[in-house]
Amino acid sequence: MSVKRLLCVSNEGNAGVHAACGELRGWDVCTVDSFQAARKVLAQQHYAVGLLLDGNGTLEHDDTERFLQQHHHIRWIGVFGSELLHRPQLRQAIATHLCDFHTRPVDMVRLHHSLGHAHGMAMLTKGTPPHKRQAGARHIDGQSVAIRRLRAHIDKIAAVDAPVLISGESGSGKELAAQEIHAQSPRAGGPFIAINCAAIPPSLIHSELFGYERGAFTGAVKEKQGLIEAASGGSIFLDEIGDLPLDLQASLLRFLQERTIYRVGGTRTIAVDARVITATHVDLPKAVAAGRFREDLYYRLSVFPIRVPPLRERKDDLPLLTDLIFDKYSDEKSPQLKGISKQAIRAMAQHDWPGNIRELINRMRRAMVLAENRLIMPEDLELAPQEDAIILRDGLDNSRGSAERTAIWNSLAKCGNNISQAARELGVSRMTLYRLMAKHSIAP
Ligand SMILES: Nc1ncnc2c1ncn2[C@@H]1O[C@H](COP(=O)(O)OP(=O)(O)OP(=O)(O)O)[C@@H](O)[C@H]1O
Repeated sequence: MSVKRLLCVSNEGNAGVHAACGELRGWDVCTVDSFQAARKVLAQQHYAVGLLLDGNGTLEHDDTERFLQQHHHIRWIGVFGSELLHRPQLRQAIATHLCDFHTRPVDMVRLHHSLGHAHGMAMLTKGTPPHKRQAGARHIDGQSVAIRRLRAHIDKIAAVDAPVLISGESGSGKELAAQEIHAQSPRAGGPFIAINCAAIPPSLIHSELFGYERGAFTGAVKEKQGLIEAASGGSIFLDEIGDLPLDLQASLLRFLQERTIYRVGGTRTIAVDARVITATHVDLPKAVAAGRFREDLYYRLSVFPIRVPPLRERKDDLPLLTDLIFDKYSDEKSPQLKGISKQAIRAMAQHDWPGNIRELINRMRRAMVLAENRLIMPEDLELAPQEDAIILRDGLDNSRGSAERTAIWNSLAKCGNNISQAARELGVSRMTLYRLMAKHSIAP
């Protein structure tokens, strides 16, 4: 029989759990006294059932809501002081996130019953193919309308074995969406192979994708399987598909039509059963109109088009995402750092995030290492404090300086600190950019 494990988040510690719920026989209980501690435990271990215990109303509402949203896969049971149930926010959180709740004094028989019921329901859904996750697969986090819609879309198309074309800006999560489609699909047990078509030199991409036979070219001393063949039984993810050379577009089209490939230098056809998922950050219909992308291939690939929204269209997710990043990289942070300031959250909400989630991760990681206070401030994230505040406080000259500094920070972040690229984007020479960076004390 499998051990029934229970994560108990209690602001009254172990003794409080014992006083309220008795022995909880038959459960292997891990008790933590804060959401931060719970996040650490959950980063290491999976729990199907959780108990949330708040006898005195000290669980701050925003944090409770955020934590429950973030861990919505767990079946939560609540135990609260009956007087707390008058609070509309708590009632709302219970209705939205909990499977069941109890008031004190707890009826032990009913508590055991609801915990057992939650566990039983969790076991029923565990291991059914649509929800089975590939080891190491990650989640698309977020609760904004845009992300919920994306997840619902993914759930539907994952079950259908047809090509998917994912569009979206750089760093918005296209590869993550592809992984999620694979992980939710009946192919989840097979390989997921990702390849960036823009990163492989055109001279190598044919043999990388399709493999080669012995003697196909000088140096081909042994036959080699290509990536499409290696994805058989699973999915192949072709990122930056717009950069695939035209001759290879023809080979890919043949594969999509006939489900067979030829290796380079080969004459025999090889049957391959792989689902093709592609992504692009360029406008493929425009590339088709310009003659850079085959129209017939475009229609084959875009049976199910998906758009991953840029971060600026789902800013509601910023608090949740920053919390997740804070937890994920907390081992790297400076010891005195405890969290993110309200000013930083406001500055993030104002920023447009041209580099999307990747930019958010980079800014947060840098800030977590370099911040010198207890809370991350806008300047640690290399973001300007709210513009209105600057103008009112600092007058025009300083506001100009501040805007200049922000533009430089933003460009450098977007271009991965590549000075030449950032200078081009800002419309100044490299020398001018170096001078401005020195003026604003921005390290290269
Ligand atoms: N919703 C999300 N929740 C958590 N992490 C995310 C989310 N979306 C993206 N990420 C993270 O952001 C980073 C960039 O995502 P990803 O590589 O999927 O973007 P992309 O659109 O494929 O980028 P590119 O176009 O540059 O290839 C990754 O570290 C990914 O794990």
